Amino acid sequence: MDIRFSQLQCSSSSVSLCIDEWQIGADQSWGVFTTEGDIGVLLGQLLTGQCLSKHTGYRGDITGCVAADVAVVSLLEQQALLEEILEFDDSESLGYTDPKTTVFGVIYAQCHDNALTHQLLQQLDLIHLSQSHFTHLSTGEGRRVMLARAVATQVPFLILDEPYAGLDVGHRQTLTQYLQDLAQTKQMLVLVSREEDMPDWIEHVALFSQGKLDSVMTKSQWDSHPVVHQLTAQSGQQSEELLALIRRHRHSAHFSNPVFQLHNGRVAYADKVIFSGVNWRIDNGVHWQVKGPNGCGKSTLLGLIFGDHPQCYSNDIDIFGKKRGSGESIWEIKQHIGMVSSALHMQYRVNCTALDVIVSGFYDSIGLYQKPTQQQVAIANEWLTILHMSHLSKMTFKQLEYGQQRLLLIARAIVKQPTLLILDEPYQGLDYLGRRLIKNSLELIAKEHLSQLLYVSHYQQDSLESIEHYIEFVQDENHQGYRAVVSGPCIS
Ligand SMILES: Nc1ncnc2c1ncn2[C@@H]1O[C@H](COP(=O)(O)OP(=O)(O)OP(=O)(O)O)[C@@H](O)[C@H]1O
Repeated sequence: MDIRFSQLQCSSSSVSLCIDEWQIGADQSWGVFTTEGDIGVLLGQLLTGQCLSKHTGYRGDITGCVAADVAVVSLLEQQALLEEILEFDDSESLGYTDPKTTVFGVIYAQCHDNALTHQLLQQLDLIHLSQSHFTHLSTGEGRRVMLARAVATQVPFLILDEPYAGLDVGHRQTLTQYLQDLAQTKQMLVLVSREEDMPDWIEHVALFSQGKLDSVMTKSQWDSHPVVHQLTAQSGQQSEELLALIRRHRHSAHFSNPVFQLHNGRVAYADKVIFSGVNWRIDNGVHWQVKGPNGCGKSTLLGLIFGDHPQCYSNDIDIFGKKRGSGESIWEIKQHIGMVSSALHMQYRVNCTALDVIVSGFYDSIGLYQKPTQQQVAIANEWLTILHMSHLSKMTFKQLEYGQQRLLLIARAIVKQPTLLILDEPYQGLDYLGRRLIKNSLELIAKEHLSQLLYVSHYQQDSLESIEHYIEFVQDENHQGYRAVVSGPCIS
């Protein structure tokens, strides 16, 4: 397709897109870097012809695009598919897995071709998961299925919005090679907000800022472009403002050691062992990073702490001075924990306003069901100001783009200054500036011990200086699952 945008202006309720002139030549694939603003969804809706129905429409021209020949892979699409399956699926209650909801079924539904489905399962390292229920997948596993599903449609043009988000190092490397091969037969727009995610094989780069096409360039021009250095400086000040807000409303409970302890932890589903023999003790003031490949059980382990994993009662756990299952209420535990994760993002399906999402952090609720105090509302409004989201305060959560939703959920987790702050891949869906802001802020929170961090990220670049303790899952030759290795100062 030879697509031309001319004098294009388009907006949804929360973001806008503006392109004076842009030509995506026939057979060209482009890298798209966005510094600020979530343009992937609008771009996808424009090119798949959904913009006229979902939004007020657009002004200007787009020529050369055949909407039916375009498929989109994005976090929002993944969330929509999960919701769709959860809504119509009775598998859990009927005690069997509906074939349409397995990894195989989800991909096969797009092509009705056994050979192609098997090929995609192979290429994207999904064979071992082919009979798994789509809603049970880990974040990285789900991302790979979404890509396989889009390729299975066999359309010639793909929009890949943050295709590397949630993938571990190994899968990011294989994906780069896979996309390079795919580019021989398909056109692609690969949208990234991390400079390191821009694939080397890309020849053309479009740079967007605040929804506007700023410039187009070759990949080698991009490699020496100063934008990333400029942005680094910009995000520093915002983080200081955020920290000042947190310091002003600081309050935290103190617990004696250990804050959390897991003895011989084990999680298994039917005959599939995820991990076993895990011993982990968290003492006051120590920040931890949880490491390991996609599917090793990082989120599962954090779910045992947070208390929303069904197997937390079959494990031997001490938390905040109580033995789990000793009659403590889940809310007693949760009031000391702030949580950000893809699972929580998925669960946050209520239609409350942006402001209420932040306030709901004071009550650990999904949605807001109590009348907040004036002080709580004032603090939440300060958060919105620092996040540059004040103008969106009355928008409902669902009206916002994925990255905006994610920023609110991060604010929701931090707002009550919890003892434990669990951040399970917190940056997913954030643009460059959003990610820098949150990372700088977490670094400062950790340094000043305003909360104790339990942190997961697959990117070396996301490492926080204040984290010196690691629990890493490694494959165990004796069991089928993983075991954990802990390391850090004073741990031998
Ligand atoms: N109900 C279930 N039945 C079977 N397997 C399950 C179920 N729930 C989760 N799993 C599997 O448990 C494994 C661990 O999932 P988890 O989300 O903890 O991984 P993770 O280490 O956080 O991965 P990622 O890096 O991709 O986020 C995955 O392979 C997932 O498919």
